[in-house]
Amino acid sequence: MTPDRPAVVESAGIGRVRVTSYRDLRLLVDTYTSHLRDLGIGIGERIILEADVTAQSIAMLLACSAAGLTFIPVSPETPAQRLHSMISTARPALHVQPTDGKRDALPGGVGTARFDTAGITVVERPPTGRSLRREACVTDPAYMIFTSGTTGRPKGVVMSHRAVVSFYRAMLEYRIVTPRDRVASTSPLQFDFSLLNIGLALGSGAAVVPVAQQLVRWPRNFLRVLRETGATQVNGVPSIWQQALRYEPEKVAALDGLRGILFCGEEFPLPELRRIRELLPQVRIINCYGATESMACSFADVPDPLPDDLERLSIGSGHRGAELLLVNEAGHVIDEPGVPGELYLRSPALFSGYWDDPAATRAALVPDPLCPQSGQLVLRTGDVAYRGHDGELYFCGRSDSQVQINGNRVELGEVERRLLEFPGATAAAAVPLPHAASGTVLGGFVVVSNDAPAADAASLREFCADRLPSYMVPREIRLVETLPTTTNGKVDRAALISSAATAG
Ligand SMILES: Nc1ncnc2c1ncn2[C@@H]1O[C@H](COS(=O)(=O)NC(=O)C[C@H](N)c2cccc(Br)c2)[C@@H](O)[C@H]1O
Repeated sequence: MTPDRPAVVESAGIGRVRVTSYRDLRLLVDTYTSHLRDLGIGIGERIILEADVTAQSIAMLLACSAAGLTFIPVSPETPAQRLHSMISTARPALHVQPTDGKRDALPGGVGTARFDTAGITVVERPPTGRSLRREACVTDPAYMIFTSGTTGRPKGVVMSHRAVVSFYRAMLEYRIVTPRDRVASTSPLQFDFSLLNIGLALGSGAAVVPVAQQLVRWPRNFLRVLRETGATQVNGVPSIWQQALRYEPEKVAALDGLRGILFCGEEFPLPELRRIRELLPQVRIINCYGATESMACSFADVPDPLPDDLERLSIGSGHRGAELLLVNEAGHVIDEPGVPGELYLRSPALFSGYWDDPAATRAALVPDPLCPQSGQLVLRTGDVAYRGHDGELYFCGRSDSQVQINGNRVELGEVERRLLEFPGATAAAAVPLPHAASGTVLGGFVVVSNDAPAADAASLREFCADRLPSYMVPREIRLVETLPTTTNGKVDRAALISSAATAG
């Protein structure tokens, strides 16, 4: 791309955008890289990069890689206690935040610095130990992302430069964007989805359009920013569309510059996907599946038109150079269609391991079931899927989303799919609820569109009773305005469970 093409296009208030060209971005990367090198931080040391996605924070993460340092992206909203536990786990040499960053009172032993377009200003010098490393190497950790820790203590997912570049190369073969495109990125920097968007845009000579996550909740502003920045591609988790589709459908339909949507992180509620298809018939929609331990591992075009009887979306069969296997409980590979199994992933883009946690790493990176003798390790995803007659894979849910309700095994995704078939339902979540009398009961939370026919808990229960075995019919059903989301924008099931508990 020519150096004066836009690399980052940011909204700078109503009617104003700030453009950073490839040349300016390169200059900023070089400035930050030389400042990092002057700090004498040894190759392989960790840097906590606390920032939203901006031209400067993108330059900073590129500079960390250029200087052979491992960056750990965290959002400014990260609670102090979680940040401190990450610091005690990862022992970073430096914490950097923008000049106007709010973080203070960091634990001792960590250097602190601030950055802006002029460069990096040191506040507390980092401890300078002599690093015995003399060269950076592609197998070194490029970044570390801490999982949300829904299941236990947060784990540091370590991704090498080689894994990231392998993934980027595979993704770019899908020709998702061209140099004329502008890719809106709606995830926080701490979610690897934002790293996909940065790599997709900059790897294609296109521009990144960072969209602050809290902006997504105000559909008018969200859609205004998309229009004013000229976004042609919008990447985000499914929930970013919920409010816009509900309150501003005509403004969604007016996004006539939009050419593509890519989503990942969880299943897209089919009623909302159909709605997007109605409002934006010209848009290519890609379902991107993967776990942070592999960045992503497959891209599948959503069928156009969406068949009326479609029950699930394909997640493809693994991107070029990677392969998804289905393995049964006995550890044998399944190859007949229609039989669910656990997804295992063979890929050059697998993570190096969980930071300082060899046991968890051994549980995730296991011997290749088809040739354990070879030493090749594959990723156990913990996801359940089956292969269709078309050879593509269909996601069924996480293996830990099969819960026991009064001795019966319930796939929560199955209950959610039925709830979504209720006329006017646009989003749904099924969760196990602790119940004083009967241990665990099933709770259902449903969002219905404004113009839905009279929907209430009783009619929803009746609807489910006609379509599901009795043990799969939610005992408690609540109609809600919206579903709570986690910092990464996924449905926050823990919040639903605690809301039901407090509501009594
Ligand atoms: N497209 C789907 N349909 C359905 N279920 C999905 C999809 N993508 C995930 N998931 C679920 O999310 C789990 C993983 O969660 S995660 O570790 O937080 N990572 C993520 O969500 C995001 C993931 N790293 C990712 C995805 C795409 C690009 C990049 Br770059 C990164 C997977 O194991 C699945 O259970």
